[in-house]
Amino acid sequence: MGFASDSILARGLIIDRATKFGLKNEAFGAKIVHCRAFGNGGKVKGKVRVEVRAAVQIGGLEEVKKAKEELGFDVVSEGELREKGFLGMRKTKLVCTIGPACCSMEDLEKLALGGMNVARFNMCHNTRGWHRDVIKKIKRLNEEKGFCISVMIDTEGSQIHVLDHGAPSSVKAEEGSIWLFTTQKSDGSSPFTVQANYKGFSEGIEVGDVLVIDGGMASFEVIEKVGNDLRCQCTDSGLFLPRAKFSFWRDGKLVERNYDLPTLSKKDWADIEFGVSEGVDFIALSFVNDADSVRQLKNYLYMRSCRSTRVLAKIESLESLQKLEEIVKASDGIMVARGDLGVEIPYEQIPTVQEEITNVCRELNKPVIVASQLLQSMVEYPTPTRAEVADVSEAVRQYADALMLSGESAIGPYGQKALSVLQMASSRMELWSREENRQSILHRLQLGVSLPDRIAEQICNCAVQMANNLGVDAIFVYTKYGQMASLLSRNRPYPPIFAFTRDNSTRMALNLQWGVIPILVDLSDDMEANISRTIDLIRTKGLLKTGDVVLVVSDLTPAHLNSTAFQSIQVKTVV
Ligand SMILES: Nc1ncnc2c1ncn2[C@@H]1O[C@H](COP(=O)(O)OP(=O)(O)OP(=O)(O)O)[C@@H](O)[C@H]1O
Ligand SMILES: CC(=O)C(=O)O
Ligand SMILES: [K+]
Ligand SMILES: [Mg+2]
Repeated sequence: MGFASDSILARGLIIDRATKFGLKNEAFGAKIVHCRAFGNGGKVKGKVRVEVRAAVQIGGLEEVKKAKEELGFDVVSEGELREKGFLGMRKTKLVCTIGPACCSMEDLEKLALGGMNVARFNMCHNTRGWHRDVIKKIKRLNEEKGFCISVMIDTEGSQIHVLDHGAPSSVKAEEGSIWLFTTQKSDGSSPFTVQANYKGFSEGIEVGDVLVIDGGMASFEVIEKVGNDLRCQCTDSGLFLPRAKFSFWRDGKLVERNYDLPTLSKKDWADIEFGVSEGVDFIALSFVNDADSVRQLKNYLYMRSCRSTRVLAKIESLESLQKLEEIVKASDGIMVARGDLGVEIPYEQIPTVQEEITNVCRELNKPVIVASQLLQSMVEYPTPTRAEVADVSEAVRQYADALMLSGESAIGPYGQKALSVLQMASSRMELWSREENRQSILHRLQLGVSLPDRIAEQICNCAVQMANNLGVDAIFVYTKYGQMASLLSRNRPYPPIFAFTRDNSTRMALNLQWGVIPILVDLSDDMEANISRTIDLIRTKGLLKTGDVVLVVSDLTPAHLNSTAFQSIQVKTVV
C-alpha cells in the first residue's frame, strides 16, 4: 500500500523507490499492472492511497538502479514515452527565451517539464551576472533533476536602432508631426527627437527616402538633411518602442548600405568569452552577413579548444538571404529571425523566405529554428490567436527542427501556457503529416562527397525508408559526433530516433534536431555489445517490451577496422 496522485497514474509505473508505495525491497524493478485507489470519498483528487495488487518483475533493485545510472535518459522524454508510446513522442524541438518572467528555479523547472529543449539567453538584455546565475540554475536542473536542457546565448550584434526617444517605454508618432533623428544626446528639452545609436546612421540617405520603424510600426519621409541629422515627417502614424530599428526605403526597395559595422562587436566578443566560460552549448550569431563571420567564430572556438560549442547563424538581414547557402554550409545551424528580417524585407515575403530557408537547411543537413512572434499575443493574453496557431503549425508542416518563444516566455505571464500551445500544436501537425504521408515528398540532395560520407548518407536514407515501411517502434543510432543521427533526422522518419552517445556535447547539440532523443551512455568498441547492452538497459527501465521492433544504425568505427567497415542497419525484435 502506498500513495500516488491516482491509481491510473500508478499503473505502468516501475517501482524504484521504497518510499513511493511503502513496498518491500523485493518489489523494486516491478511494473505495476493492477492497483486500486482508496480514500477521498471515491474522488480521485490530490494524493490517494493506492493498493498494488499485481506487479511484474522486470528487473531487481540493482538492475533498475544500474539502468538509471548508466543511461543518461532525460526525465521528460522518458515520461513522454511512458505516457504516449514511441509514435506519440514529439519531434519538433522547443526553444524558450529566458527573461525576468521565467528565471526562478521554480519557473525554469516548469518550462523544463513543459518540454523546453533549449534555453536561450539574449545578450541584448540584462547583465552577464544575471545570465550567469540563470545558466547555473539550468545546469543544476539538469544535474539534480535529470533534465536535458541545452543552453544558447544570442549575441547583440551591430544594428542601427533607437537609443533614446524621450520616454522609458513607447512613444506615439502622429501623422504629419515633424521629428529630428540625430546621434546627439538629447537634454530632454526638445520633444520629437530620436537619438540613434550609430553616427553613420544617415550615410547615403537622401531627401525623399522613407524611414520605416520596426518594419512598419511607423513611417516617415526624410524632408531635410542637416549634417548627419535627418528631419522627417511622419507619414504613417505609429509607435516607437525601446530599441526600435530603422530601415530606409527608396522606390519601394530597401536602401542597402555598407555600414562598416562588425558582425561581432567588442561587446559580442566579451559575451562569447562569457559563453565559453559558462560552457554554453550554442552561440547564436546575430546579423550574420556572410560566411566569414561564422568561420571566424568557429576558428576562434577551435583555438580555444571549444569545438563542442555549436555556432548558429541568424538570418535577419537582406544580405544574409543573398548569401544563404554559404552561411548555412559554414554554420552548425540556422535561426530564421523573423523579427529583424521583417525590418529588412517586406513582411509579406516572410512566409516564403522561411520555407526556403527551412528547405535549404534540411538539404544541407543543418538544424533550423523558426523564431519570433509565433505566439506574440500571448505576451499579453492567456490564449493565442487562431492565426498564430496556424503559423506555428505551418512551421511544423515545413519540418523546421525547432520553434522558439521570445517575449512570450521572457516577459509574458503566460510562458508555460505558450509552451504548451507549441507542444500541442506541433504534436498535432506531426500526426497529421504522418497520416498524410508527407514525409514521402521530401526531396534529398546528395550531400556527401567522399565515399564514406556517401555511404553514411545512403544508409540513413535507406534506414528511414525501412523504418517507415516496416513500422518499427524506434530507431537506435550509436554516434560520436551526431553525424549519423542528424542524417537520419534529415529524413524526418515516423518513429523517434534514440541517439546513444558517450559525448555529452554531442548529446546537448542533438537536442535541437528534429525527432532525436539524445541519450548519454558509455559505449565500447564492441558494437554488438553496445546494442544488446542499451536494449537491455532500456528494457529494464520498462520502456521496451517483448515484441517491440527496433531498427539499429551505427557509425562508431573501431580503430582497427577501416572507416566503412561498421556501418550497418539491423532490425532487432526485443525478446
Ligand atoms: N534577459 C532579459 N532581461 C530582460 N528582458 C528580456 C530578457 N530577455 C528578453 N527580454 C525581453 O523580452 C523581449 C523579447 O525577447 P527577445 O530576446 O526575443 O527580443 P528580440 O528583440 O526579438 O531579439 P533580438 O534582439 O535578438 O532581435 C525583449 O524585447 C525584452 O524586452
Ligand atoms: C530572434 C531575433 O533576433 C529576431 O527575430 O530578430
Ligand atoms: K540578440
Ligand atoms: Mg534579431
